[in-house]
Amino acid sequence: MSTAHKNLSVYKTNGLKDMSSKRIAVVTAEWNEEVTFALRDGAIETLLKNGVKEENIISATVPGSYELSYGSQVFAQRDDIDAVIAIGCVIQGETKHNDYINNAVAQGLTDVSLKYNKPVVFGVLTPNTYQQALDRAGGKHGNKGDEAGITALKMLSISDF
Ligand SMILES: Nc1c(NC[C@H](O)[C@H](O)[C@H](O)CO)[nH]c(=O)[nH]c1=O
Ligand SMILES: CC(=O)[C@@H](O)COP(=O)(O)O
Repeated sequence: MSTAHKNLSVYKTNGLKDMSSKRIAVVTAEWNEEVTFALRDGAIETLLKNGVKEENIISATVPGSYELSYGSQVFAQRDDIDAVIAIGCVIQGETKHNDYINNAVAQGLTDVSLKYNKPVVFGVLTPNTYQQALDRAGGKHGNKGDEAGITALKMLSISDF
């Protein structure tokens, strides 16, 4: 189902465990910051709404989405971090650069998650246009950051991570 037929900010919370002790890092790319900071804010708001304490949310930035893999690893390797949310927006340009970034960050985040055995959420938009990005950062399709936030909590609820 494409995002056009699903609001990214509508989610179910049944089955969520107590999140009051969970510590979550949110790593945000600065490229397209009007979009990524809106995604970040949506993710953090969703964490707070669902029981994560403000003092247990660690927020950091990296220059671009390509750096999200390393930026996420910096936190994933820490014993006091239970999950990482990676936030970015890679907009298609004239060349294939966006494809290389998207592929690298998708694989990189997966590698970090499996290496450190904890959720690392792919909260990266890969739109064709800036408008598509805005539509998914609090626009008509909701906020991808909300989806990333609840995804982290659902992953922490499926077993005793
Ligand atoms: N064009 C976009 C980039 N490009 C920058 C890369 O992510 C990276 O920082 C650079 O290649 C140096 O390693 N990043 C985005 O997040 N979004 C873009 O649209
Ligand atoms: C995804 C990007 O890095 C993008 O801004 C590059 O644009 P272009 O492919 O036109 O150089």
